[in-house]
Amino acid sequence: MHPLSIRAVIDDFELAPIKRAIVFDPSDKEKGQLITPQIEDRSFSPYRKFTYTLPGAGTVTQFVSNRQINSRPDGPDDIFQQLQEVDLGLRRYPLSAAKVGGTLNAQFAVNYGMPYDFVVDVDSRAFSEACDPILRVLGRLTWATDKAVEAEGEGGTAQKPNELLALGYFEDMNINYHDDGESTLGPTIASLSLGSKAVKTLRMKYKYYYGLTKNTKNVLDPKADPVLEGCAGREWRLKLKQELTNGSIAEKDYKEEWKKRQKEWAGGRRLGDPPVCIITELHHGDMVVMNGEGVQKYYEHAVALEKGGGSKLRFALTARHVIKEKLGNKSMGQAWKGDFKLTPGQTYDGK
Ligand SMILES: O=C(O)CCC(=O)C(=O)O
Repeated sequence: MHPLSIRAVIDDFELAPIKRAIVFDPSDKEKGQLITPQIEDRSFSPYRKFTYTLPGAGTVTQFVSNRQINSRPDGPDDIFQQLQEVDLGLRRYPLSAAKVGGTLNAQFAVNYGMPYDFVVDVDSRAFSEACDPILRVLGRLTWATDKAVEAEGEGGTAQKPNELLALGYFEDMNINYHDDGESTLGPTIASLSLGSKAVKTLRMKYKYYYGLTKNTKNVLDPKADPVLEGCAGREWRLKLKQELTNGSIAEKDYKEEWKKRQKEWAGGRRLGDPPVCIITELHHGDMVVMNGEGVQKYYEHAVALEKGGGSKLRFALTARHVIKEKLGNKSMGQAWKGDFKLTPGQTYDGK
């Protein structure tokens, strides 16, 4: 198979922009739940940086790329081409929790470095077996991870990625709502998009949005309900929780009040999906960093390619920090796969 050039999968207009427009109008009342990012053009120039803050949970930072960055030697255009010229080992894996045995994951996947079991049990290859473009991607994502964490300004240093999952998407493929909140993972997750444009959306999980379990039958334990900004009935929930905490009502009153609210909301039936709070286009060369344990615990994200055959090929390369000490016995034997040392040419300086 001949590799597709970047020009074959994205049009001239997409190749050209220096500053991409934000994809929604924040004054649009219909989209009132959308979070407006903080936009910064200088600090990481030539990248444009979008930061979305999810109060009580963390941040989502997007480093928006452009033609100047993408066309540099060994940059995103070259990596896109080179990833198609080597045998990356991409294949579709059976979903571990599939209703019908043998159902395959939608995307093609390969994992490098520390083992990472998500909805599919993907084999891991050592970084020592990885080709140069994969290690250059790791270099770029290590840069993005560091910069996004530093920007939070709490003096924290990022847990460096030691795992990289490559996903290949063809026309119309998508990845449904999920989180990357496996207990073996550190709090920072960085992805690089290559090739066709995709749209990423993020929303609060049902149980935290409504304060109810998914079948709407049970009320969350108040200690496990953070009553996040943007959740349904927030003021009422905060007040009730406060009354419980300061002892002005008993637990049974708390439950009673919730029962009434459950009835009022939906007569005990499942409510609608929580509204999307972040929507953003992922273009060729863009990097997105989700930072904070709460982003995975309280929110879920999905990524979809354009429908209708417009999208020909997209790679999403995601790097995480797998905590060696938290791996089970089965995986421990493979932990050495996470060791790597990038050469100066594989290390990224943000240009
Ligand atoms: O396709 C993407 O950009 C992200 C993929 C993703 O959500 C994941 O690897 O968990």
